[in-house]
Amino acid sequence: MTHAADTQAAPHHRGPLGETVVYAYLGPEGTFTEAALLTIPGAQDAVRIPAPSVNSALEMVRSGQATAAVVPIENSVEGGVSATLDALSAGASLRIMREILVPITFVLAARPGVALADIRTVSTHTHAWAQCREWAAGNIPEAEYLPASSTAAAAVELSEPDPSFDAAICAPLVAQRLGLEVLREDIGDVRDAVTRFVMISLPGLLPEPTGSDKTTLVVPLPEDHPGALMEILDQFSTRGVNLSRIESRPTGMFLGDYFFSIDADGHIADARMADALKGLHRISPELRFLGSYPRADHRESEIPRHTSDEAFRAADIWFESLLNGY
Ligand SMILES: O=C(O)C(=O)C[C@]1(C(=O)O)C=C[C@@H](O)C=C1
Repeated sequence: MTHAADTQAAPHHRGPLGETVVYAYLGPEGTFTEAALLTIPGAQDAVRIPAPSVNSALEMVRSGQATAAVVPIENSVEGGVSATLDALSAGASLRIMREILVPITFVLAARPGVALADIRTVSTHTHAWAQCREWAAGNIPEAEYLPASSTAAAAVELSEPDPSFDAAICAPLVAQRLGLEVLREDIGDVRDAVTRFVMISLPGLLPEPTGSDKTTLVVPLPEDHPGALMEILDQFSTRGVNLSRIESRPTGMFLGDYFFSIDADGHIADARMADALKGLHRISPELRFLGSYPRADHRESEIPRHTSDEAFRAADIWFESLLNGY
């Protein structure tokens, strides 16, 4: 197992100015988040610091202790990761620079000698539990669930003396690394489950548009009135911008006060997205831009002809000509 400190021996990955690159991630070692981080070019040679929570990983970026953080944001079965959506919507603004998709497979692990019939308590991350709930109801119906800060944190506690539960749901690799016994493999309720992770850094230069990009926004619901959500959605639909995720989250200020977390297809360098953002800003001035970055699946969205960059340019030129008396 690699410890953050072990990586000190390796030649550190350097940033564009020769600085050492430090990544924070939702730890401990062995989380799916670490697997996502290791797919980033250069991350194998960078300093990697496991953080106890999504919030603390992001705070390390805000305080300058880490160059970037990798955190889970969305799962194909369970949807948005609330801890991440909430942490990105408040505090000093951050930017998503990259997304990473990781296929997720879970195992049920126990200490050697423990059988399936002995399991009375099981621990894992809430998102992992939600993805294995049906399997657990059918196979360990008596088992009580105890939440953990990550799948790997549950596995680590199980491998230490006197754990407070009998089994952990975690990644196959971490069970193997810790010498736990895998009682059942592939226990996720949905095959081909995928979790989406994001790499976060301080605001700076945006990734270049690639033609297959995503823009993430936090849009506070402007004062509550009929059609408020429709007004927000209109800004996208009239400009031909497709949304790939929209979720409402409570702001925590008072009951009924919500913000929308939105992923839209395209880059703010695209005229239609720029125009949609300006329209949104008029409706919801506290709108927060979280970044434009390449899509991990490289899927290109269909752009209606009248919302292409050329169509916007032609409209601007025509309008200028009117002002100039033509
Ligand atoms: O606990 C981990 O291993 C994580 O990386 C967190 C997380 C999540 O929050 O979605 C990541 C992937 C799985 O979907 C379950 C848990």
